[in-house]
Amino acid sequence: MQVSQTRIDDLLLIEPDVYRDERGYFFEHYSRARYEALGVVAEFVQDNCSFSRRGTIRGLHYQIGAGAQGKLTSVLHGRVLDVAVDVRFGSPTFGQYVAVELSDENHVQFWIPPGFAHGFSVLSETVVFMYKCTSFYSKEHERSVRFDDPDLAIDWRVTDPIVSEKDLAAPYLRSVGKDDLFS
Ligand SMILES: Cc1cn([C@H]2C[C@H](O)[C@@H](COP(=O)(O)OP(=O)(O)O[C@H]3O[C@@H](C)C(=O)[C@@H](O)[C@H]3O)O2)c(=O)[nH]c1=O
Repeated sequence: MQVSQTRIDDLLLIEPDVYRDERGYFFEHYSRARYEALGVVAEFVQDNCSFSRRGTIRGLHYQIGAGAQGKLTSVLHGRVLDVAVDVRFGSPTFGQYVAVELSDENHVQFWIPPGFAHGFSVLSETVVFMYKCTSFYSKEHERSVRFDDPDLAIDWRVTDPIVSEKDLAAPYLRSVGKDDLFS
């Protein structure tokens, strides 16, 4: 099992040990002691699963205040570009992002602590995306940033994306007030 840093210190990539044989493969998707030893110290209270079609973009989403969420993201089937954007007010890397490919071939997981907006694009025909969260879903605390914010300039690697009406109504990061950022 390996953990690697990304260009933003707090964002970690985790590669579980995968045991393959003639039947297929096995790996521990999460094990508290192992993950804590790697630096993912978190109490997960909710697991989410979504299914999406090729070209879908979900995000960018985060929760503020008492609803702040860390997320341990993964792909059970298919391939995505998973993106975390620093929305911590005053952070030296505010507005910067890390993008990583997660798939059912590399089994990589992405640890995104509170303070980052999260989204992903679907690079395969379909995707089953699964993530653990450190806080419950709270509509009241939920905030979003436009996936195609020109200041972020994220290359999602999809054309004509499928995006929810809610996500199309999201603001650009530059117009989000301090109270709606993570602090
Ligand atoms: C996120 C969430 C949504 N819902 C409901 C609200 C709504 O009716 C329906 C679909 O919600 P959304 O359109 O917000 O789903 P989605 O766009 O997939 O939202 C998710 O996007 C990714 C990128 C994240 O990082 C997640 O935290 C979450 O915000 O599911 C819950 O009941 N619990 C949850 O935890």
